[in-house]
Amino acid sequence: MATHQDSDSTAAADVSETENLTLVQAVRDGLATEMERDEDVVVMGEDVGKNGGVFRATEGLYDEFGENRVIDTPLAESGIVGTAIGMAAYGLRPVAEMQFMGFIYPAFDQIVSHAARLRTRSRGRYTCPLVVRAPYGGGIRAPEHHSESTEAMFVHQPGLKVAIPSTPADAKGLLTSAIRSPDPVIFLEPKLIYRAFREEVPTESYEIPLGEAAVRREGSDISVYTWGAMTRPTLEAAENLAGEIDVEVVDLRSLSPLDEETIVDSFEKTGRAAVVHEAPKTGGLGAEIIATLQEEALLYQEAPVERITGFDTPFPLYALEDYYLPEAARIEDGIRNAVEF
Ligand SMILES: Cc1ncc(C[n+]2csc(CCOP(=O)(O)OP(=O)(O)O)c2C)c(N)n1
Repeated sequence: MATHQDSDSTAAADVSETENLTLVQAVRDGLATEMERDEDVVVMGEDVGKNGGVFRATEGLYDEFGENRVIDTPLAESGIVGTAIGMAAYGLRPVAEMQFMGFIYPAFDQIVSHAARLRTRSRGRYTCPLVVRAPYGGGIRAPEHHSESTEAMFVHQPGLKVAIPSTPADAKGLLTSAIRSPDPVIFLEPKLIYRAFREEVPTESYEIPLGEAAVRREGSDISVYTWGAMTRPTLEAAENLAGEIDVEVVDLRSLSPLDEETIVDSFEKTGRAAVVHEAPKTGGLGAEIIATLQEEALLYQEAPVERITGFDTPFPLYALEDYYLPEAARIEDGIRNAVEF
């Protein structure tokens, strides 16, 4: 039986070739690059094969790698992840697609009760190098459970890693790290920005390590922590406030493990903070970030930390979606509150 070693971290040092890709194209590129490099990587899910996936994230992979490595499954998320866990334990590196994060719940038991615990349950004899990919978040006028952001549920489960890219280049690099991780990773793709913009993405294979946040904009007055699709309106708010308030924007990229060092370093510089997330406020990851600041940097704090979030309601239908999701104006108000305290 194959056992998994820790991932080799062969990040490409001098990358010269790039391609101008959207985020979803970068996900596809990340899958293809790893499948070429490692024949243990297999992709599975509803309509990922012949059809190329509901968002086209696996387009062409079936023709390139064949039906044994790009597997169309029944509509049964628990079965998809349960099968993938077995495949991972026995030496493969499955990447399972959930069509929408709202359909991950039938697989929640498999993820939490089995994937997350395999290493500790077997005292390290088995690991579970599984990636579960899911498009998530609002903003595309999708119905009900197609739009929510329940990342905090997975962050709360020890044994899982959770990554969320906000740019095409990050999507490829984080996905590569996720596939090479010896432990399960929930990889959440903000579908609002699947095709919102393009970026030069290295054609070679490269890793962006899980657990490293990115400071997207430097500033000295306030630290704003965000991730995924909220990174763009947060940067927009920061630009709108420039000249009045000097805003630092930290894109977490990895929600578990959290890059506490970057989070705290930024706060020690600014003394004020806001968190922006799509998910409801109560029990959201913003609360964890604030707790971290209290524990690690209380004496630097000059004002209450603002939470600019979705509301504590089920995700609304189309007409109210724009009110539910934080946008630049609401983020600016929150930042002002924290700075004017
Ligand atoms: C639990 C769950 N997972 C995924 C989906 C997304 N989904 C909506 S329709 C569909 C395809 C259904 O195909 P089929 O059962 O063959 O019915 P058809 O619509 O083709 O008649 C999928 C996967 C869903 N609605 N519910």
